[in-house]
Amino acid sequence: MPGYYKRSTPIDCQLLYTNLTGGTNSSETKNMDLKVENGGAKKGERLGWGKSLPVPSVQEIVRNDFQSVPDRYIHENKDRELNSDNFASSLEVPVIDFSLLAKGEEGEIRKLDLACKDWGFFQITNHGLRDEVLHKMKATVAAFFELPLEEKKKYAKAANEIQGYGQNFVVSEEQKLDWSDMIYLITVPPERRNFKFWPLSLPGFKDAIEEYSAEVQKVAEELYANFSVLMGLDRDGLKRLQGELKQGIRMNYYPVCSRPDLVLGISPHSDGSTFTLLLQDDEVTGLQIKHKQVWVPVKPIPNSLVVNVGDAAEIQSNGMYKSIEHRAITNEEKPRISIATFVFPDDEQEIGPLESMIDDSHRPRMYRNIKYVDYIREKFARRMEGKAHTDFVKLQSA
Ligand SMILES: O=C(O)CCC(=O)C(=O)O
Ligand SMILES: [Fe+2]
Repeated sequence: MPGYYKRSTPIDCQLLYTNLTGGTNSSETKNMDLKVENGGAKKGERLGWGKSLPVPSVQEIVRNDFQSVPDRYIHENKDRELNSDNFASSLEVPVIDFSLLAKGEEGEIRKLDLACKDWGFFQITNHGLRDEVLHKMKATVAAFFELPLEEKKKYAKAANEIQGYGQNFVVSEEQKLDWSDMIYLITVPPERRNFKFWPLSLPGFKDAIEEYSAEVQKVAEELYANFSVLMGLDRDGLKRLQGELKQGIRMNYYPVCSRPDLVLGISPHSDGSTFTLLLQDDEVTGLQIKHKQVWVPVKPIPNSLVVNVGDAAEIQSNGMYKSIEHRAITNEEKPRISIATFVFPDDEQEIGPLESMIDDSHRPRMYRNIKYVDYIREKFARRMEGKAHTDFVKLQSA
């Protein structure tokens, strides 16, 4: 492909972290070795969810040379196909009025049920998060990514951690990389916050995250209560059976790209969460979801949140609700930021299809039970590859 893309400038100095030790195959990752010295788990400490190889900052690659698209970012044709035709582009994911849901309006609850069955994705309006909270959150995330690389590297992921600045799901040196940088932080329960990865010297960052995290958790809990009712339990049923929702926030930065047709902002995947609430850029469309085999763009509705069913809810609902594959694409004109809040069960919680969702003649059990931490470690031990990471919990009937 002469002339289209150049090899990047030397990137060793841009690696987001360097304290990598040990191998990266999935069995090793699952065993979570305790050998890692720098930033790793110490004896007796809670073990992590996984690890990921160090990668360069894409934002820095673009800062150095806008034209550069290194080979490692050029995805196979089949993975980046843009079969998002006019028809797909005209489709819209359902929109739910959250205030009606919170009032218990039957019609809106039915809409939620259908949205989770047919789409696995919907947007919510009137969610109660003040515009000011959303703006502060977006501004603080933008300010973080604008910091010099040297500063951001202070919050870099450790080798066997998934929290911090860098990238996750990179498990081999050969694997194609995505055109994005991210910082991931566990936010709920507060005692699981690891401030080592929080840019506390950035004015306003901690306040903005804490305020947003608390507000978005309220929305998540109301949705959880609704899911509970839809799955045949009372409003607190899921919480009683599966415990309180934990929370992590993944902030994604997608730099502009001179060849958006060659790269992916984030590879097709489904989320390992119970569900995810995404705050996306109001102006730049990037998220696409796989709906009936075509990629449908999720056009931003200003100040709304995009919600999707995660793998844990798909499993609990015995496949009734779908954790849909999605991806993000990039563009030449504008960088894009998205903020994904994942809510999920406790590590020690066993997840599996609820009794109320199993019906031997019509909907036999589709997934086996599994401890959540074992599920999520399997996800983090692999590259993002659609729904391949969910196969190991599927039963024959699935
Ligand atoms: O940026 C987006 O729209 C999608 C982000 C996403 O899917 C994720 O962080 O899991
Ligand atoms: Fe996602």
